[in-house]
Amino acid sequence: MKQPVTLPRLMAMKRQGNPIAMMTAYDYPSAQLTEEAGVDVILVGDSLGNVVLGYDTTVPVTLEDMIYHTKAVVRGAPHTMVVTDMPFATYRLGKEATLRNAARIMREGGAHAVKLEGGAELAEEVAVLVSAGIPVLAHLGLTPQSVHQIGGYKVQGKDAAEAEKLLADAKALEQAGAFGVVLELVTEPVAAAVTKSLQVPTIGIGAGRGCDGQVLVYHDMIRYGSGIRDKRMVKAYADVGETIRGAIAQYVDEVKNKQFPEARHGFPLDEKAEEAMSTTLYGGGSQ
Ligand SMILES: Nc1nc(=O)c2c([nH]1)NC[C@@H]1CN(c3ccc(C(=O)N[C@@H](CCC(=O)O)C(=O)O)cc3)CN21
Ligand SMILES: CC(C)C(=O)C(=O)O
Ligand SMILES: [Mg+2]
Repeated sequence: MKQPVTLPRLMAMKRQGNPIAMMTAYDYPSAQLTEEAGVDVILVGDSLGNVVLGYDTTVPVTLEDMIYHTKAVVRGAPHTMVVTDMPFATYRLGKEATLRNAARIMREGGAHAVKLEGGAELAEEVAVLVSAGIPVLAHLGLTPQSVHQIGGYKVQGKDAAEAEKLLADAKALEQAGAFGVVLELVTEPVAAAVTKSLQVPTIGIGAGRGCDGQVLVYHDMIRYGSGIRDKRMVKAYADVGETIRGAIAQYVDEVKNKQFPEARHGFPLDEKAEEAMSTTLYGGGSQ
């Protein structure tokens, strides 16, 4: 049976130039299909707030939401490394609270690691988690939990000052013990420079070709949902939204036209049994 990738294996993949393929998944079937397709690492992203729960941002997502979805993903992908996002404000209330919250994601959810959004200011939080045996994936560049502060989903690393800060943050997080860094919406040359400066792998989303791995949101890459807007950073490999809508429309049509169900979808009685209960069924059998 396939074994989940380990942290040393992810480091080796970087050294050997083997790209890491990561995907989000949020429930049992998405996790099953993701594992079967051969993804290296599954992220239970707080993007579930957008794509599963219908919020505008990831800010309303709770620790309970993340644990609930992580449990389903772990059941669906028992042989894949599962990383779960710590949601908004659950790692900013002091080291004790951070550890308690991350421990719940691991113990109750069954995740193998957690991810948190932020730079050098999180170094102590990261170190506390790592010393407790909780692997931490960092997340730099566009950090959607801060969207109200940033003022939109904007590309990061566009000038020398931003590039210096990204490099310094990435270094500090690696130093603190993070096993990798997600780079979101970072200009390609800056993401490549960060990747070169680290020993741990970078996982890009909208961060160009120079990262050690890539991550995409499940619903984006298969267009699962209504009116999934094609973002520049996304490649849609399928349009399952169209497939699902078409299938359901045909079902509705066939129910209305009495084409579904057919005899073969029901459960007949054998002749003897039907005869024996003819009174019950047909009110006496004859008029
Ligand atoms: N469905 C979905 N996919 C995601 O990748 C995702 C979420 N939701 N929710 C949480 C965050 C938010 N993310 C986002 C949201 C918007 C853009 C966006 O509008 N990108 C523009 C480029 C913006 C620019 O040019 O400055 C694009 O067209 O890609 C990118 C990432 C990534 N995450
Ligand atoms: C976009 C990825 C990196 C993420 O954080 C999420 O899906 O929540
Ligand atoms: Mg996230």
